[in-house]
Amino acid sequence: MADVRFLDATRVFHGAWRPAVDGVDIDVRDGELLVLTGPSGSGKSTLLRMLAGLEPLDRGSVLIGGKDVGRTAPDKRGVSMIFQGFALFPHQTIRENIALPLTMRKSSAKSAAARVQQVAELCGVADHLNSKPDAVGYDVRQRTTMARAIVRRPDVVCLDEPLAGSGVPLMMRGRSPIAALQRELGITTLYATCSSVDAWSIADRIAVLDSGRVQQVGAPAEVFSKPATIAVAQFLGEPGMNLVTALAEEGVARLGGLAVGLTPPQASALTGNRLVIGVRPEDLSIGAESDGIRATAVLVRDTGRDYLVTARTVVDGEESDLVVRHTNGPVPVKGESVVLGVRAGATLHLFDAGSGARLPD
Ligand SMILES: Nc1ncnc2c1ncn2[C@@H]1O[C@H](COP(=O)(O)OP(=O)(O)OP(=O)(O)O)[C@@H](O)[C@H]1O
Repeated sequence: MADVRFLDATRVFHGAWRPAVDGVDIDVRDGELLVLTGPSGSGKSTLLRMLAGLEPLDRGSVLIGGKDVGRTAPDKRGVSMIFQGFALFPHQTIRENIALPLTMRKSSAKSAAARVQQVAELCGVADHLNSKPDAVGYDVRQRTTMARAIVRRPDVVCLDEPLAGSGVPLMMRGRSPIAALQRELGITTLYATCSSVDAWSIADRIAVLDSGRVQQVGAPAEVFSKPATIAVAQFLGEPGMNLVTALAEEGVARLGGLAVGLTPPQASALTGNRLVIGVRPEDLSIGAESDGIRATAVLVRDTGRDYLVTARTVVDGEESDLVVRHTNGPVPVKGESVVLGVRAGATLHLFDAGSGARLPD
């Protein structure tokens, strides 16, 4: 077991116009499940590969258990890396799949068999050792993935999009046994995923990357409730946060009929005269408030539990679409005029339009 530190970790691919991983500083605690998330191409896989020693660093360092591993060969780092999908070989049994990292290292057959049995029991797949992956459920396949990841007693496990292409329905991902097993085993784990739903449901903490840079690191609830940048606000949540650019004049920005007053620290943190106002779909309501945001319903989608209403409004002469999660009251029809209000107690998220950074609360 070990903690992991990235210090100014940077990787620039040959011919690239910007670093794939750009000055990343992240501390991963011993035994923690840290989910690296962010859009495709944000640098998650490259960062994991740098930790595993499969990709060099152009600047900065990576420490495992306090030791700089820059000059340590990949197989001596104590990092186990699981690539996209379950990456289980379909023609091999669960036993052979788990044993693979040992057979590749030419461990003795006897000690390998004993170790496979041990981790299979630990991971709850001992009853399936003679089955092929296709013959078992997704739960067993994920447990097998984890068993294979820990069979060589690594200090750190890296999982790169383990659920991608696995056919695991989105709604079942929160119950991923990978996360439950990780907690039981207490092994330091970095888990990369493009899915904010996966990140939200399994992480101890999440680190959001965008264009190779760390945008924010924190507990999922903390990052969701106080996104540090526009990129984080956009990325987390399903559907994502509504973001509308508005002009700040004399300490007030207007979102339709809604006046948003800026505190002095917020006003002085602005780098220009524009800010971005963020409001989550669940924080908007469709009502009759006269001082709300006048809009026209352009799309109404029945989710089965509620309605997602897309309403078009004009802010500072520009059209903006706002999505409202509508839970009760009459459902507007396409083309109907509506007035949107911000629910009592809801948070408006304010960002500087120039830098993308959150304004002080
Ligand atoms: N071997 C490589 N050579 C050149 N560019 C690369 C290489 N690997 C990755 N990149 C680029 O580096 C950037 C980061 O890619 P990376 O795969 O790390 O992102 P990611 O967040 O893991 O994306 P995804 O979720 O799609 O895998 C991208 O712009 C990608 O095109």
